[in-house]
Amino acid sequence: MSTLPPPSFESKVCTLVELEARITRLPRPLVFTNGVFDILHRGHASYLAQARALGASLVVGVNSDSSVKMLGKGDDRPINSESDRQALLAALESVDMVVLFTEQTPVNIIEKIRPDIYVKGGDYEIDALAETHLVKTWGGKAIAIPFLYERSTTSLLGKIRS
Ligand SMILES: Nc1ncnc2c1ncn2[C@@H]1O[C@H](COP(=O)(O)OP(=O)(O)OP(=O)(O)O)[C@@H](O)[C@H]1O
Ligand SMILES: O=P(O)(O)O[C@@H]1O[C@H]([C@H](O)CO)[C@@H](O)[C@H](O)[C@@H]1O
Repeated sequence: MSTLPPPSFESKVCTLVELEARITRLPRPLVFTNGVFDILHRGHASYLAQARALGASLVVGVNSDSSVKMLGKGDDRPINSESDRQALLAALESVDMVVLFTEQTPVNIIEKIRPDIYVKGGDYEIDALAETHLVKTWGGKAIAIPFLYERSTTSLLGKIRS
């Protein structure tokens, strides 16, 4: 019986050190976004496709399991492990690279890769974010993408549990 190689999308998951080495090969404008992406849903898929369409490549920063605990989403969160959340995002056509972060915010990654565009969903006041102020220091832009579909991990969990 032959052993199949791992799916090629797994290679999109990298460390910050690897990302810094690969970043010059990603076409610009470079878009960066971040989040927990605990139970992936249609809202996420649409959001990431729209984010990618704002530039020529998209890097996604994913909260580590320990950093999710800092966000107050609940003691039982995340439901999916950091490794699974990264792999699912990497499997999306719109996503070029996936990198984990362990801090409360992704500002360290942003400082290292200096994206041209920072994106969050319409659930955020984009001008109030530290990430926005940071990208503007090198002439980058920050863009909030309005929700096309009202979906959330929290509401999906509510349905499952009720
Ligand atoms: N329905 C949606 N449509 C568009 N963008 C979304 C939607 N839900 C979340 N986003 C965006 O996706 C990113 C990750 O969001 P997040 O993981 O918080 O999703 P969520 O489903 O709202 O999760 P939770 O219910 O745990 O807060 C964020 O940048 C957020 O703005
Ligand atoms: O999935 P979420 O909860 O939308 O992602 C969070 O976004 C925060 C945002 O960038 C404001 O700083 C971030 O700080 C947090 O770590 C999550 O990624």
